[in-house]
Amino acid sequence: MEAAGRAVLVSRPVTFVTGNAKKLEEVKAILGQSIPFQSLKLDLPELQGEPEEISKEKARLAAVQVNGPVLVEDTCLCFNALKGLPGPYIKWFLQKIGHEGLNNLLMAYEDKSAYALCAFSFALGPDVEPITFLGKTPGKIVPARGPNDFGWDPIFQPDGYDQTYAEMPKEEKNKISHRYRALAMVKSHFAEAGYSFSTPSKE
Ligand SMILES: O=c1[nH]cnc2c1ncn2[C@@H]1O[C@H](COP(=O)(O)OP(=O)(O)O)[C@@H](O)[C@H]1O
Ligand SMILES: [Mg+2]
Repeated sequence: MEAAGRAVLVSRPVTFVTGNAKKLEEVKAILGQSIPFQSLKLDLPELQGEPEEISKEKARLAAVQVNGPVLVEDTCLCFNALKGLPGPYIKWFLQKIGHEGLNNLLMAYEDKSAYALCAFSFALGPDVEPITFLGKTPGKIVPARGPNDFGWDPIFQPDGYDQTYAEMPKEEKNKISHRYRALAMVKSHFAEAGYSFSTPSKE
């Protein structure tokens, strides 16, 4: 990591808060060794509202619980015909109505375009204001294709591809995904801030 400007000593690895094994797998693959982190499942309340505010508030709560540096992540799937909904509520929509129901929501509209949005927020500790990084990948909603092992991957086809996220090789998804794009900004932030960690990650 190159340190431009003042180096900030961080007393321990960043705690990435998630209970979602698939997210963790992707974050590990994308970050590699670039940021020392460990993962922790915490049940935090999620506010309603705009993705950036939901994410920041989650980071504040997590930093208090962990009492140290935290990274939190939230994912939205936004349909343009529905002015960005289901957005942050995609988890509940997916759970209740599934891939078919999500396709049906767009039946009344010609516009099937959508975007995947990933919000990461990083807080150095409980008394530090979180910083948010947003990554967005445009695409469209299609009838499910491909393995059904991660959320709405089978119904999201990114622009410029014939395959859905689910049909793409993992390495390919991780080069263009909403999560990759947000993490690229997290990585640059870490490089620019020149954080230095006093303990190595056990990962
Ligand atoms: O990259 C992705 N592809 C497909 N589904 C995803 C992706 N990222 C998150 N999801 C799903 O979208 C929803 C997002 O909700 P949230 O970000 O709160 O997830 P979590 O609470 O499981 O961590 C969840 O159902 C999650 O499984
Ligand atoms: Mg969540």
